[in-house]
Amino acid sequence: VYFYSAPENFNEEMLRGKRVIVTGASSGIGEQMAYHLARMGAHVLVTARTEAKLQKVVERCRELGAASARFVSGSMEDTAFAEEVVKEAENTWGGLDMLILNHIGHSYFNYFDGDVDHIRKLLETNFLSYVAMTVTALPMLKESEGNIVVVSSVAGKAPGPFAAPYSATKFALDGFFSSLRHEFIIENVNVSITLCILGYIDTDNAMQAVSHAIKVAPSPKEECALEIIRSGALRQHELHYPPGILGTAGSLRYGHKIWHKDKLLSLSWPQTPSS
Ligand SMILES: NC(=O)C1=CN([C@@H]2O[C@H](COP(=O)(O)OP(=O)(O)OC[C@H]3O[C@@H](n4cnc5c(N)ncnc54)[C@H](OP(=O)(O)O)[C@@H]3O)[C@@H](O)[C@H]2O)C=CC1
Ligand SMILES: C[C@H](CCC(=O)O)[C@H]1CC[C@H]2[C@@H]3C(=O)C[C@@H]4C[C@H](O)CC[C@]4(C)[C@H]3CC[C@]12C
Repeated sequence: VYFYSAPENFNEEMLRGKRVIVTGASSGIGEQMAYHLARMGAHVLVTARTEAKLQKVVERCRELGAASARFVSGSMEDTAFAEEVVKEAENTWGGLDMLILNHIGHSYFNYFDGDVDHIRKLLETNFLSYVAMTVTALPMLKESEGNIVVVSSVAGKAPGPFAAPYSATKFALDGFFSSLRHEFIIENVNVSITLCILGYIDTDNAMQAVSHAIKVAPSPKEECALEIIRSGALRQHELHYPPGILGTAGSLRYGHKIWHKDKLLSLSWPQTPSS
């Protein structure tokens, strides 16, 4: 039973004056989320490692009409930095309405190479920093009855080949945040948790990594970013974007078509009529 009422319809006014942190906002989907939020009149705090890119994002956010825009640069490999970003929001705004956890560390798209240290580092960046930011932000989010938005992937729901370390970190997010959501409901904590299950999106980094192997057209990052904000504001438990990306049995819609070294691999995902 949903103990609190979630709004039924999205209206961009919902974000006006809201205090929002967006991680991984120097490029890709995170950057687009910052621009949408700015246009909607939110206060935005963006973070990533590359200061020069963040500076530009902040300038564009101001042009688009953000209530305020600032950045903190650093690496989420270090959980102390993750906590510092939330403290910055507290010191600047005295509270927080929405925490959008979106960044990912670099990984590879290929057979698992046996590197355990890479998985440890990726877990620090893609998973533990999300937990650390949530823990630090929770008192403020309880106060504002705010939103936690966790950006994940179909690779965090339906594993395919060539993304074992990345997929592991995304499954960890589902396990942790979906469990935490149950606890919030039991304890009447009115903080929503939205897990975003994304298919292939046309960001520069993703296309560079997989366009040789995946021939389906990626979905647009601008629309994806808006859908993430919308589902967070509507306090939805999960977003699946593009719509229907996971079939009824949790299978991928078109992920079975993956090329490797000029060969089309035949994978064991259930086939769809269109395949
Ligand atoms: N694009 C896609 O096809 C899909 C994306 N997703 C998910 O969407 C989200 C965004 O993906 P996308 O926009 O493609 O990613 P990008 O690679 O475009 O952006 C990643 C962001 O994370 C930042 N980042 C990288 N390493 C670190 C680090 N160590 N510490 C802090 N920040 C870091 C990058 O900035 P900098 O280098 O400056 O630090 C950048 O701002 C991710 O959670 C991803 O898993 C899910 C499914 C598909
Ligand atoms: C193979 C998947 C396509 C299945 C579908 O039906 O859409 C891709 C969907 C999500 C992709 C991965 C992802 O989550 C982003 C990572 C980002 C990195 O920058 C590059 C590789 C990714 C592991 C990427 C690989 C393809 C997908 C799993």
